[in-house]
Amino acid sequence: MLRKKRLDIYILIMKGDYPMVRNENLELEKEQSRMDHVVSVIDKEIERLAYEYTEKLERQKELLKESSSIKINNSSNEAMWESSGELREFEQNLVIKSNELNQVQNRRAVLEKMQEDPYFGRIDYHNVNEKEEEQIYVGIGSLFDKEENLIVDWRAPISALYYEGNVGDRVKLRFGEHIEAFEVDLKRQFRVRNATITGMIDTDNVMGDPYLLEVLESSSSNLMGPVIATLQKEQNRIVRESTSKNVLIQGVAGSGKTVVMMQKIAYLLYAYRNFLKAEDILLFSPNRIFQAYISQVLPSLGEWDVAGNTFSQFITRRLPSFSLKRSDVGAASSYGAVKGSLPFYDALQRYSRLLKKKHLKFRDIVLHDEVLISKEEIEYYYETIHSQGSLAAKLEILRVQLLQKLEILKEEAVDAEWVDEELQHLSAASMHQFERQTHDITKMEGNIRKEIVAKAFLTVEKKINSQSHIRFLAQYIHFLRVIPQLINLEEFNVSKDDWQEHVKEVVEMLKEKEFSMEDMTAYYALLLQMKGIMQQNSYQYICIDEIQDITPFQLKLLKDLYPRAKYVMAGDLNQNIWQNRLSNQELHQIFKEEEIESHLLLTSYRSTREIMAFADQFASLPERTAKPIRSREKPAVFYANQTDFSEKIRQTILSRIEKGERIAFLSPTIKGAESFASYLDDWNIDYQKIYDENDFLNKQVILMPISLAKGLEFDVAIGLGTDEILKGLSKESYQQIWYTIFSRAMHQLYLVVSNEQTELLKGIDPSTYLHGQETIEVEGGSSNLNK
Ligand SMILES: Nc1ncnc2c1ncn2[C@@H]1O[C@H](COP(=O)(O)OP(=O)(O)OP(=O)(O)O)[C@@H](O)[C@H]1O
Repeated sequence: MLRKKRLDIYILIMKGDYPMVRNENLELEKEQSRMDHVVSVIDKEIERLAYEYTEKLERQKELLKESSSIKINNSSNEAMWESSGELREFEQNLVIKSNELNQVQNRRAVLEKMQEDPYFGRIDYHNVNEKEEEQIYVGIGSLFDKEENLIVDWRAPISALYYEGNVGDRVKLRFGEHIEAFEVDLKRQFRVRNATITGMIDTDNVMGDPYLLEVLESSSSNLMGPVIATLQKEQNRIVRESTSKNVLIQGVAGSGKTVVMMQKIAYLLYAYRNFLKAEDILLFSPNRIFQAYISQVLPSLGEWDVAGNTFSQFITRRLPSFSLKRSDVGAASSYGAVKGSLPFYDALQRYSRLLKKKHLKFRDIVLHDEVLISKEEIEYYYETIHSQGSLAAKLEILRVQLLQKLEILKEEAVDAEWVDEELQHLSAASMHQFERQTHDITKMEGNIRKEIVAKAFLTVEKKINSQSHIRFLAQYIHFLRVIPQLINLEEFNVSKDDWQEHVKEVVEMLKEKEFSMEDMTAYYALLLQMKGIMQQNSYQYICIDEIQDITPFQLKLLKDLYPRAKYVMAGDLNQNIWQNRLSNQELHQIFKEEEIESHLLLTSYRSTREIMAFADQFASLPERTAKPIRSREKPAVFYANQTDFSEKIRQTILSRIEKGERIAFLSPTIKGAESFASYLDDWNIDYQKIYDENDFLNKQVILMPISLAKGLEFDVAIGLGTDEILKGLSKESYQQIWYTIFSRAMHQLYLVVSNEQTELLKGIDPSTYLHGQETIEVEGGSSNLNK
């Protein structure tokens, strides 16, 4: 492993109120030599695990070989029973062994991270009743050397002292049933690179602030980093404490909602490790770009196996034969609002109940182009079933009845002409097979006929089992058509005629097997009603980031599918860029009387005071004004109608590129982004267009719509708000869209508008921004942290 030479060690000298480490050099030497020792223990442990892994792998291979030699013995019932039991045991053994292999790999991965950065903090403390001083070092995983506890996992109960306690404070911690009080005597933070301490500070009362500012001042990256070392008290509490089954983490943009949610997942996996596994957690994020962005966070916290999902992945995986038509924010329609709403979900339930009586759409059951059971006949069977159960239960009875009917038809079919025909074309080999069974010609022909019929009817049987006698798509279209009788469309500002026109468009899309996200979700929900909703216990936790991006319909569907799971949700209703997505009231409606523990984070860690002061004027909830902790330059507005516009903005961007900053041109819509692309082409800037969530950010300069930049951050964000771009946008969507765009900027925000009369800046305090064309020098580097 690469180790840095001791020469470049330095102690972080903090100005102002932050106490330095006393006897720096001596202390530093001691700490470094401890760290060297710890790393040597880690090295040895990695070696040991590598050996253990190879051994386990070999054993696994042997087991696999052995299992292939086990055959089911069907000589007698007992023998068959015994041999299949043996096989099952083998399979279970294999699963256990491969889980063990995974655990070894995961532990190795944690240790490899710890080789570079073994721990980030030290706490000296004493139990108030005992006075004897103890010491812990806190890192992403625990490490023991014989009996000695070298590193304590940041999630261990005692590690809460690092986040909760200031020197001299009494901190009460809960250990299972009992509570103990501790006093913190020393809190030391380390900055470590390649196992070398490059900075060290003893913090007195302002936990982590010097490090925090240093971390926040650094440049952004394509991947989100972990923040365990600087997690703040208010964040730590949400991570560790939940008295309620469901948790809602709300907060201003950049307040660490995602960070806290990820940290909470890692914490839960640690705290409940005997009951909770990574596969018990279903994690949703708004799009795949965001998913890629946060993909490193859990591994950096010591957890590897939690898989992320977007809601569209969740649905499309369940309906693989359809494709999803993505929509632009600008195209967000009132129809989408109807279909994403709770009244629509409710309408679907009522419609399903109605289907128990009538309107079910059946198709003929056919064999060789001949109708075996006509749709009228199926309808008749359906009507004569008197079931008290659900729609799905009634359809299940129908399925069984159709199979029974099929049996009768099978018997009748034995003498059918098509069977005569197939009989004549039977191969000699098949004939011989039948001959072996019996020499009685009549019996043999009977057997052959039965076999031919059984084979032909097998496909029909399969179709009945998969309920393809029901025209599910036609049923969905019918549901859409009767919506005006089930919902008051006026509440959504949609006329009945417009709705029916819209249904025609859906029919056209369906001819191409294409669905909008809302339709696909509703179609899936209808299928569940018809096939049985199958409540699932497969997940213990459902974690949803950017909850405001999910529709009430989608959340209700999840809640009905996983009613017993605990929900951890993070989001910001101010960033609801898709109109008519989830509101607080709807959230509570969905969870009914279930308690939701709600948290509100107001400190903004991402953006500067100046950026948030500007952005907050676009937000709809003034009582939730952000409290940023850093200062830099004010946002600057560029006017596209001015002659020097192009040159000035180009110079500005180029100089920021030179500094290595990540820059995003953000438009409300894809169309808007595309309309700006020609400028970037003219300026000869090397940039990447991101119009699809399957793309990944891999350039320094990005052009993208805000829907795909949800949750992301950039050193510099440039909001694109020319009149042409504003044209397609509804006024109601303004607030959230612009707030979200502006709050993507960490250090500097620019805005491009058509001219000084722009609609966008009406009512915005002019002292909160500069005129871009007048700010020729790009300030960038100067930061006055402690303003
Ligand atoms: N305690 C902390 N220490 C260091 N950095 C932090 C801390 N909390 C948050 N951050 C940083 O602040 C930025 C914003 O965090 P995050 O993305 O979690 O916020 P958010 O509230 O989810 O934002 P959005 O509302 O835009 O989705 C990230 O760069 C994150 O690493």
